[in-house]
Amino acid sequence: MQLSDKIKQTIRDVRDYPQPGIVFKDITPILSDPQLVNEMITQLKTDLKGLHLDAIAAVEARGFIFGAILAHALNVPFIPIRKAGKLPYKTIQQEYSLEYGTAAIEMHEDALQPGWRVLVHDDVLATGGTAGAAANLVRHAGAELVGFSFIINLSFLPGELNLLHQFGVNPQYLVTY
Ligand SMILES: O=P(O)(O)OC[C@H]1O[C@H](OP(=O)(O)OP(=O)(O)O)[C@H](O)[C@@H]1O
Ligand SMILES: Nc1ncnc2[nH]cnc12
Repeated sequence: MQLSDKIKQTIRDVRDYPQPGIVFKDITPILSDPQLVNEMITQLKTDLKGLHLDAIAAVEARGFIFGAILAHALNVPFIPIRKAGKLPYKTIQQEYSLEYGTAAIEMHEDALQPGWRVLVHDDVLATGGTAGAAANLVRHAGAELVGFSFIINLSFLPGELNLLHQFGVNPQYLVTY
């Protein structure tokens, strides 16, 4: 069976969470399957090989899971981007809207070195609001945004087009709905 089919078989749809009308893609069953996680990391490493990354920035909370495993696997720094108020040192901040609300995220002001080639990783690409805000933080820090990677793309929402238009970078993902 293809990896994308295995992933889709394992993801659980939760209707009307966190709001009526949203079909929530729950990745926790994937995390209970270490063999599948291994295969996904192997695939992501292959997909990202040509980017010559200096760091991976990922968004709290679900983006941390594969973002951290991937950064470790590629032997590059992991840069946490957190919801506002959670990081202890001086931060830069970006507000954004997502499929079900608005929020603000932050990154430590010294987390990235100017000129670093940085990938933004998250679990789900929906409207692209979260990943776009993370990409803005990367650019404000003087680093180069060279890619977006996701586990899931929700293609009935405009996230992929939004990111391509705003940043000139084609998002990569393992499965699409
Ligand atoms: O493309 P968008 O419309 O921005 O939506 C995608 C974002 O929504 C979810 O995060 P959420 O804010 O629910 O946080 P969590 O990871 O802490 O659950 C998901 O993990 C992405 O970060
Ligand atoms: N439908 C969805 N499922 C899981 N995470 C999401 N983030 C934004 N939309 C989502």
